[in-house]
Amino acid sequence: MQRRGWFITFEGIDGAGKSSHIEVVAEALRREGRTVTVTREPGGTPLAETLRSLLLNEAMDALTESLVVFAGRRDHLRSVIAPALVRGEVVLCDRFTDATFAYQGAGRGFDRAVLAQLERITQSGLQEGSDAVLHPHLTLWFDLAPDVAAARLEGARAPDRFEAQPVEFFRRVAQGYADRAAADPGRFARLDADQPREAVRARLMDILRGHGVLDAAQEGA
Ligand SMILES: Nc1ncnc2c1ncn2[C@@H]1O[C@H](COP(=O)(O)OP(=O)(O)O)[C@@H](O)[C@H]1O
Ligand SMILES: Cc1cn([C@H]2C[C@H](O)[C@@H](COP(=O)(O)OP(=O)(O)O)O2)c(=O)[nH]c1=O
Repeated sequence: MQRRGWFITFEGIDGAGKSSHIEVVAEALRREGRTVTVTREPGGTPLAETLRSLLLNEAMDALTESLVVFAGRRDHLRSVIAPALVRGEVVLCDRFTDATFAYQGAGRGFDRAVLAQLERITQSGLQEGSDAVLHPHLTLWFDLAPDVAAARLEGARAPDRFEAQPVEFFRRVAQGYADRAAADPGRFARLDADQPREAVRARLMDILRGHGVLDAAQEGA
């Protein structure tokens, strides 16, 4: 895919604080005149949102989970993400394929080589005449100890099928994210999420300025 827009993903275990910051980033970009699409996975299209509610509520094995998330992802990429990037927009996506490696791969123990094949198939063939695999340009990784995340979520919202997992599951998921970050350090930017919201936000803005997503001249955005 020809690089015109920015594809930025937000990742981390449940309760790490990703969702709290996406709109803040979107607003900062809009103030600079960028057109921003805020979306999420699982979900982002009517079909993928239907698959999301199945994934979060129905018991299924790890292969079925993986196929469901990649099926939704394919629809999301074709209908929303790839067209927005071709228009030169910024796409902010709450979770993407790193979550599949972390949750289905590390958390549920599913074969990561199979996930890598599904990733390649699902994320290519998005532009006629090109077999390029589309990956996020930047991944903001909210890194938080699983016990701190669990304490934040306690009583905050009704847990879904994943949030109801024991803290050991989230230790594996957190390690899954650390492995993905180590394998692709140029794409991942780590944030220490065990900080007050304002400190996390300031670090987020620094990263975005450092990568040229936000205008470096606009301090205090
Ligand atoms: N820096 C922070 N310090 C303390 N609590 C936070 C912080 N960021 C978010 N929270 C709270 O933690 C909970 C999970 O945050 P959320 O943004 O929904 O996380 P995620 O999207 O990563 O699951 C929410 O109740 C939110 O208000
Ligand atoms: C994208 C993705 C999410 N998930 C899980 C992680 C989350 O527990 C759940 C929903 O993600 P999320 O939208 O972050 O949940 P919430 O809105 O409750 O914060 O789906 C996977 O297991 N695999 C995936 O590929």
